[in-house]
Amino acid sequence: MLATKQLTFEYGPSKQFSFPDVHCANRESLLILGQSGTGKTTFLHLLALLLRPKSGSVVIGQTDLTQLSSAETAAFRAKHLGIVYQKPHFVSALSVLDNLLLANYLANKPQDKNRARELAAQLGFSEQLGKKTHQLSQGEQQRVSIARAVMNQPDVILADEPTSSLDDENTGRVVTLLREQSEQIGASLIVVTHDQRLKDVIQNRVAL
Ligand SMILES: Nc1ncnc2c1ncn2[C@@H]1O[C@H](COP(=O)(O)OP(=O)(O)OP(=O)(O)O)[C@@H](O)[C@H]1O
Repeated sequence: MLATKQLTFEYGPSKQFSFPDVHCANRESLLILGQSGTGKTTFLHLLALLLRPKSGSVVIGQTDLTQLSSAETAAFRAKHLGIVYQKPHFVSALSVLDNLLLANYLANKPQDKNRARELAAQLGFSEQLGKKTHQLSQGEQQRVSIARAVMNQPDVILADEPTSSLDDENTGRVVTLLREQSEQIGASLIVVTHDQRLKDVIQNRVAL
């Protein structure tokens, strides 16, 4: 479960944001829609406490993230949050498998090769596990990025414009995979996007 209350943020006096309260239960999906520049990425970064709000709270489960120290926030993020970025960021020197295992390492958990292989099979990239990530197509990289986000069975999955550069067919696929994964592990799924196509798939929505 993720809930925010009265979140505000500013990059400076002329760039201030006051965000609507959102609530997303376990196994539910929430779409955050907004045009370019309305603060979608800023909001997502506040939800992940990659940015600190000026005021307000971000509660995940029983924990108010705004009350944690920086070190506690980083540890909480690695264990309880899975983030899918618009453009996947991988460690290029590592194989696909090792990029997945890195999520375990960063969360201070034992490396779970079985889970990595299971996810690769479910998401259809088993053949690519030994390759470097730059050898994969964009769609394959997107699926690896979803797998990496759910490696630690997070409580919340945050996705930033996961479909903006995809055609209709792949958009449908990526959203279905995100929803399937969040349902399987009982996570809340929050997707931030300007992609109006997602309105058909995720009914709960908030506009920025
Ligand atoms: N580091 C920063 N310093 C100052 N202003 C910033 C910074 N990052 C973003 N902004 C501004 O804040 C506003 C919101 O940016 P943000 O990236 O959150 O929007 P967005 O809705 O995700 O946009 P897009 O859909 O184009 O990615 C923009 O006007 C942007 O120029």
